[in-house]
Amino acid sequence: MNEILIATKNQGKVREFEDLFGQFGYRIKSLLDIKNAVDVVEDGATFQENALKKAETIANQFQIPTIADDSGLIVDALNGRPGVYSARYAGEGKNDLANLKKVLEELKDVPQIERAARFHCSLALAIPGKQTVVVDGTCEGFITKEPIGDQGFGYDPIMLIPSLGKTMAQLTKQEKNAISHRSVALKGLAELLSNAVLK
Ligand SMILES: O=c1nc[nH]c2c1ncn2[C@H]1C[C@H](O)[C@@H](COP(=O)(O)OP(=O)(O)OP(=O)(O)O)O1
Ligand SMILES: [Mg+2]
Repeated sequence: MNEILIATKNQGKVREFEDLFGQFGYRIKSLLDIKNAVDVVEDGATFQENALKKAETIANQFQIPTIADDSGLIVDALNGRPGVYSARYAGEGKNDLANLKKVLEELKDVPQIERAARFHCSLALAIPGKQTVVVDGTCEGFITKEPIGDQGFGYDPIMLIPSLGKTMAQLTKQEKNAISHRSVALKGLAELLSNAVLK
């Protein structure tokens, strides 16, 4: 089976990608396996810019096809925050629990009907010598009053999926992969991933 490099250090993303890429016939490697990757500063104004920068920097360094994921939570009542700052919303320490608590605190007086939110994922596929491709996926929900569930990662415990009556953190990996922003975005790369260039 062919290998593809995912330019991420996020274990939660890697776990999901392992399943998602299995469907396409790839084994994946991440920056958790390769230790000497350059540190990419995520200073873009959009998810797309950050995904592009991460993918191209790492593809350039290792000269292999690379996918990067830049993602986050967009809350309507917070004017789109945390957005591109999702990973460091409560500070540079990247603490998932502190981040979601900050969102709950900011929404404490906001009624359920006004707590609409979405996860966004931009994926960039960079192949050395070729034009980088960027795709997007989203997943709609509502922010709960309290964290519920212990699966997944990040903001999953406060993201209610209305059609399922569960938070993202109450879903199995397979259930999450069936609806997530990440899987929706990856479908946008499906044709390229089936292409002989990568196989
Ligand atoms: O499915 C998800 N379920 C819950 N939370 C999620 C999800 N997807 C992204 N998120 C949150 C986690 C983090 O707060 C931010 C991503 O930030 P982002 O910079 O893309 O990832 P990261 O720094 O953790 O890893 P890396 O940049 O090495 O890929 O959005
Ligand atoms: Mg990051």
